[in-house]
Amino acid sequence: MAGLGIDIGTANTVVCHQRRGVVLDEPSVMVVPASGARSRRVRPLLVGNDARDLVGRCPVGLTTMRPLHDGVIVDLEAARGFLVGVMSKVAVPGWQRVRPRAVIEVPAGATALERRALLEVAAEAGIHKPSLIPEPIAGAVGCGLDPLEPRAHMVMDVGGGTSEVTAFCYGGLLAHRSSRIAGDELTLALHRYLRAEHQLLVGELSVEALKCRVDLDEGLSSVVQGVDLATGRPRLVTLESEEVLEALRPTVDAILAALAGALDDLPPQAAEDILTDGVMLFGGSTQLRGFAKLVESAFAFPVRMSARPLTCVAEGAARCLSDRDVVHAYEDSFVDAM
Ligand SMILES: Nc1ncnc2c1ncn2[C@@H]1O[C@H](COP(=O)(O)OP(=O)(O)OP(=O)(O)O)[C@@H](O)[C@H]1O
Repeated sequence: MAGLGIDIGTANTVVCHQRRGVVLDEPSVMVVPASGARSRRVRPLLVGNDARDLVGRCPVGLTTMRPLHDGVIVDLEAARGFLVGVMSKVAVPGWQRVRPRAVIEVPAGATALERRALLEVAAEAGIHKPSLIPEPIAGAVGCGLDPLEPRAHMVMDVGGGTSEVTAFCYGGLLAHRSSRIAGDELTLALHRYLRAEHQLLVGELSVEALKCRVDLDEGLSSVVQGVDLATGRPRLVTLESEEVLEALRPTVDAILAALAGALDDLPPQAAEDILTDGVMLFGGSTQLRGFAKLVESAFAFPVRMSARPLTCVAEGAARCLSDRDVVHAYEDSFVDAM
């Protein structure tokens, strides 16, 4: 029976069916009764897209919850409730009785405890014999790289909660740097800038939408609506491109520091492979306009952008269901084993 590749991210969850392709790509958020948020059994009322619509506008008695923080499970019960909700969304008639197999990605820097927590949650959510794969390896497979060949590759995954830079070769990790500075921090930087420099308070969803419009490179200005901090009335502000760079550059530089660190950790022969082949970018935040160009100019090696930066991890995990060699080679390749 065909199985699933699952990418439970801080910002988005993607499920890829081995034969049908991506069957779910929705925000990692759920709505629960406020009284039930701390109870022993978390039963979400809404999961994914439906829940996202209520972010920042939840009525009294309800609250939104994110099951993951910085790419890892912090609340086992919340994560179990969320995964049960996700599995019921992707279930097709007949599946209720058949427990699907799955390969689930987990950050390469996740601890043994965090990995065990994810396996427990997956089994409780009805997944049969779940196996784990480091997220960068799943992403690499989804981008068409071969993590078993005797040549070094480097990938950079900038998601919502974490940025990870990983080099690997012949079934093992060569270098890994991870930072908790990623897309959420970029959103926060814009939010703080608008508040401090324009005295404008902007909602969470609106700042995120603004981040997806701005450009670090082109001289484009963007208009944003918010609430004036002094008068409490709605106001429009035009954000000039220099301001976008001023607001985002320190956060982008902190993300790039992980790439510089991983390059420093490489043995010389592997570094040569990377300088020739460059780095593959994926993860939603690498879609920030002008980001790839900044990486290229900072490091002067080729930068390739995944064709599907948001779904390649789940697609790679699904592909690994039929290529167990990759799963076996990397199942113990986590940073705590390096
Ligand atoms: N066009 C865009 N421009 C800038 N940022 C974007 C764009 N599209 C999505 N993002 C950002 O990408 C992030 C989500 O990316 P992704 O789905 O890869 O993260 P994730 O896998 O859930 O997180 P993590 O890997 O940290 O657990 C969010 O912060 C979102 O704002």
